[in-house]
Amino acid sequence: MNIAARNVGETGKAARLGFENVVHRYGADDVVRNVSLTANPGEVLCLLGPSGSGKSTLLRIAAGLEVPTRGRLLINGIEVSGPSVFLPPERRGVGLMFQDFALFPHMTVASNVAFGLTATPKPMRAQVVDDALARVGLMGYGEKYPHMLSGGEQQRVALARAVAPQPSVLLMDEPFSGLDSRLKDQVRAETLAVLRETGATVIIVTHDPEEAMGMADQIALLKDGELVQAGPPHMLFKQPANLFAASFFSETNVLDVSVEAGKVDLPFATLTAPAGFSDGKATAAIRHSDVRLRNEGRGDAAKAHILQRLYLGRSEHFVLQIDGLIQPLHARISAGHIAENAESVFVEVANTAILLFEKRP
Ligand SMILES: Nc1ncnc2c1ncn2[C@@H]1O[C@H](COP(=O)(O)OP(=O)(O)OP(=O)(O)O)[C@@H](O)[C@H]1O
Repeated sequence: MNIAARNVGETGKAARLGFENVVHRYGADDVVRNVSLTANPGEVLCLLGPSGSGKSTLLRIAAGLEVPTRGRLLINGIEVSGPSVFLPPERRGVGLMFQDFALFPHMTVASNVAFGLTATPKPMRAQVVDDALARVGLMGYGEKYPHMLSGGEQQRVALARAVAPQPSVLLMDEPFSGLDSRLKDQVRAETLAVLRETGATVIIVTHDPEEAMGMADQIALLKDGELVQAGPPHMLFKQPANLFAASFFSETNVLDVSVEAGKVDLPFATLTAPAGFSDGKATAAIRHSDVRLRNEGRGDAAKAHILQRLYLGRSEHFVLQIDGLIQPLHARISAGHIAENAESVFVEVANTAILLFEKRP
């Protein structure tokens, strides 16, 4: 098949995009290390990870702005980047949206949106632009210039421009990071609705775990260029592959524990280690928000001395000292449950909220 002759991603039809053993090197540094990952048709895949974990590099490889050092990129099963193939960005049927929106300041909103419509016959372009603007709630904004719009409106113009050509894959690099935090939630929800309506496969780069949780069908968690874990948000939250994944999504207590005869004794719980878990030193991870506090003790509750208590409006943060636990335990609970003058509390943690990891030598 002569793939250079046409787009591999068909206009208006969601594509499958696969990274296969992708390695990317800048100078002597491997910044993407053997990543294999698939974005399924119509799914929102979030590439999540701390700064420098290789998210943007993967997105740029998908876009065709970067050639991988090793491995292959497939769109609908067709190799578009690999040892002997490189299909330029314009032939991949992918759309791009960057964090700074990259609108042309000297062009009207309508001209900005029309910019990517080179494949649309000229007489149809005005209608496509109008439809795209209507879709993002900016009907009648066509003759304005970007500087006349708010940050949220500029983001919507950028979104309209990205979806207007009906890409089969839409690639978005930190699309909300330029927005005021008060605006973010609303713009995210609106964007997600537009993305669902277009039905395209979407890959979003973000370093914000909550953003990924709220938007993704699949999250790919990256660290130092490696894929740590990929799966639906609930899976990454409930069954994190390692301690990094466990603590990436929320503030977590990391406790040194020991496993003896397959059991771990904590002051507030006795755990059975999973099958195949070795005896010896291990790590227990407990999210701050999974620690329950009461004024009165009951059942397995352990008494704790309050070392520190911070009011945070709707919630309160406690730092607690518990007999039998070397490290202090942190708890985040909704405000108003613990007596104002309390010096001690009772701690409960459900066994299912305690994640156990073997210590790597
Ligand atoms: N053009 C380049 N030349 C050399 N090194 C680069 C280049 N682009 C990125 N890097 C390095 O590659 C690594 C991965 O960068 P990348 O931008 O992919 O990470 P990221 O996870 O998107 O980070 P951020 O969230 O900070 O954007 C970083 O260490 C970065 O410094």
